[in-house]
Amino acid sequence: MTVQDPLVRIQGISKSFGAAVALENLDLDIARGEFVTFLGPSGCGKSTTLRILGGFQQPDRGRILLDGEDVTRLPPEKRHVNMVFQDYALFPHMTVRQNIGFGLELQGLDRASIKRRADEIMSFLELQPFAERYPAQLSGGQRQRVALARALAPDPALLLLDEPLGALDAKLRGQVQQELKSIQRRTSKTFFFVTHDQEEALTMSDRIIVMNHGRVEQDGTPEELYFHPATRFVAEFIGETNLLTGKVRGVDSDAVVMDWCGQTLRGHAPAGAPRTGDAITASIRLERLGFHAQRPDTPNALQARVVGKTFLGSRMAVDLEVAEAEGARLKAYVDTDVGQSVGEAPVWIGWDTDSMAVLRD
Ligand SMILES: Nc1ncnc2c1ncn2[C@@H]1O[C@H](COP(=O)(O)OP(=O)(O)OP(=O)(O)O)[C@@H](O)[C@H]1O
Repeated sequence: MTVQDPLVRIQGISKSFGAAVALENLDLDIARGEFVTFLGPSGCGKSTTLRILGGFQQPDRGRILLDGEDVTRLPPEKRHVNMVFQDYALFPHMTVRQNIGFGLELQGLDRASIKRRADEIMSFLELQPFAERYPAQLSGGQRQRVALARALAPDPALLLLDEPLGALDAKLRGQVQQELKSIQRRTSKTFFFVTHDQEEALTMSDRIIVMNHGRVEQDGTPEELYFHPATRFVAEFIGETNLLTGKVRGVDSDAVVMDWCGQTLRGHAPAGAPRTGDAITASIRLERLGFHAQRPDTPNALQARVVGKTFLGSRMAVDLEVAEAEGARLKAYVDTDVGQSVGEAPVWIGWDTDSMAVLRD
């Protein structure tokens, strides 16, 4: 992704630990004020990138530019960067106010300035009622907010967040996600967030970088990654999907025409479109399959029988067997009333070209 006037430039960063390659030639620009999420499975290199950005680890090769300055060899305290850890790392023997003031003291600020800045940030994050409490006297969500306040107090250019919501239960997590996103918007700070939770990444980010084995698998907005995954890895890692394996029949200006189990389908073409005869895989999200009583006026339409239904509350998961195509199965999410109304008789399924992403693999 091209970024104008980036705050952070990661250039050709590689890092190995013995035989284990953590990062391989990583290039990435991050814009000012962007909420960027590094997403990927365990061991893909997320934390290594974060530690290199923070100055806690040195890369084997490459450099990091922050606001145009090469900071690769600078220690953490000399960078305009701060970090929020998963376990918050709050000092248990210090009050909320003292925890927040700690970084400011290290910066050498005088007492009056520390008090002013701590009050300002506590008021901003609605922490004043807890100012004199100790971490043990706070809920998980409140502790998280104190950790964030402490990291934001010295006004860093870049904030690194290492799975900061990992310790929260599911309900609180959703709430804190919204809160964190809103704080990021209001401060216009650049957030570099690391998670292995795809839902969290989709909810919060302006941009997601999907990592796999130390390399960037895809870089884009949440919508781009969800609806137009570039690879099978991204299609499967983010959300649920149907993967259709077939052959290219032809390529025109806006679509790849493919054969799947004797059906002709049209999908969104990836960069560097495949050639006629190539074996390919396409991804279609479950909720993008529409049900119709008659043949729909869509580029992709086929008849199918419902062979299974699962009630999920507001929607149903429906298993489909495509008529006249043995072994061709699809799964769809439909509104519960639609799911309940379909019976034994074949139904028409339709979707448009843009909903089906032809993958690069
Ligand atoms: N200090 C270290 N010593 C040896 N190997 C390491 C070290 N740190 C990371 N690695 C290895 O480098 C690779 C990337 O690790 P990293 O911690 O960056 O992954 P991650 O994506 O953050 O994973 P997780 O989600 O589990 O934290 C892994 O194979 C890991 O085992």
